[in-house]
Amino acid sequence: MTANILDGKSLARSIINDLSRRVSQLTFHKLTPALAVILIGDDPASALYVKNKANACDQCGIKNIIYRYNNNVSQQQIINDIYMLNDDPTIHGILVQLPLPKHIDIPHIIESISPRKDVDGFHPYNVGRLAVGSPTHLLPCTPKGVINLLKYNHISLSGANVVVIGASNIVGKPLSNMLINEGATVSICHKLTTNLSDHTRNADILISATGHAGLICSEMVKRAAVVVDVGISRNADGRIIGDVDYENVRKIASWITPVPGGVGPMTIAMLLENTVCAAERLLNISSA
Ligand SMILES: Nc1nc(=O)c2c([nH]1)NC[C@@H]1CN(c3ccc(C(=O)N[C@@H](CCC(=O)O)C(=O)O)cc3)C=[N+]21
Repeated sequence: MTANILDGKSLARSIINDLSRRVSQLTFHKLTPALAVILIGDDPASALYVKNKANACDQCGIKNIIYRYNNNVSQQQIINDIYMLNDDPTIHGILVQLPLPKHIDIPHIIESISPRKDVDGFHPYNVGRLAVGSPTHLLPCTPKGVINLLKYNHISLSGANVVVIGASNIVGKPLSNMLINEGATVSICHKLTTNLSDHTRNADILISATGHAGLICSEMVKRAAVVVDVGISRNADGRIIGDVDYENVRKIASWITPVPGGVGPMTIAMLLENTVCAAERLLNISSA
């Protein structure tokens, strides 16, 4: 038996295709959805991600503007510029590419973004809406991408035992809340978890988001489990690899995400969807 592939790349392509239609509808109403991306410093990985996001925006007609800053830019400068973007009616989404230089306080920056334009879903207002289960327009992109990828492939979440490894604000915590809202039984493991396999071997759905290459080997996976790999590391020749020992785990699992081509492309598709939703809200034609 080999696992079926959770093909994020092709699902992301079809989502972006559908978004093109919603963007045309908006431009018909003289409203071009626009995403502002703030990129600080010269981290090559960040520059590459930002370029990929810009290309995806171009594919479906979303306007994107990249604001570049030196590594030593002051926190106040960034916050002032975010306030300007908050007040700019032609901008619908604001994304501050993470990570940030050490002298900049991430929570402070995130809280200066208008919750209506917070297309990453990181603002405490949007985090809180998710936590209390209120309808939220702007959910964090990677967790939203994971849920969509599972649902599209008819993997049932209600009553499932889901183990999430990684408790970050970007992936693990919001994803756990979304899974709870879908009726899953959720265990959250992290750096201090003892006997990780005791948890993972019970998982119907195992989701790893640590950035620790090769963390998940086949002995840690229950037969016929669904395995979702959110990890990103680079191997010696610079190619990206996930947390999961793919070649061995695919012999055990029923479904598995490849890296690349799994969760990564879904993250970008969800960012575009959030930007379109933020723009649609101004017209009251939201279909999401
Ligand atoms: N404010 C903020 N929001 C983010 O959403 C955010 C961020 N900062 N900082 C960095 C992480 C990382 N991230 C990825 C997006 C797409 C791929 C992606 O498309 N990956 C491709 C491969 C790309 C490659 O080959 O390098 C794939 O998995 O198939 C990966 C990683 C968004 N992030």
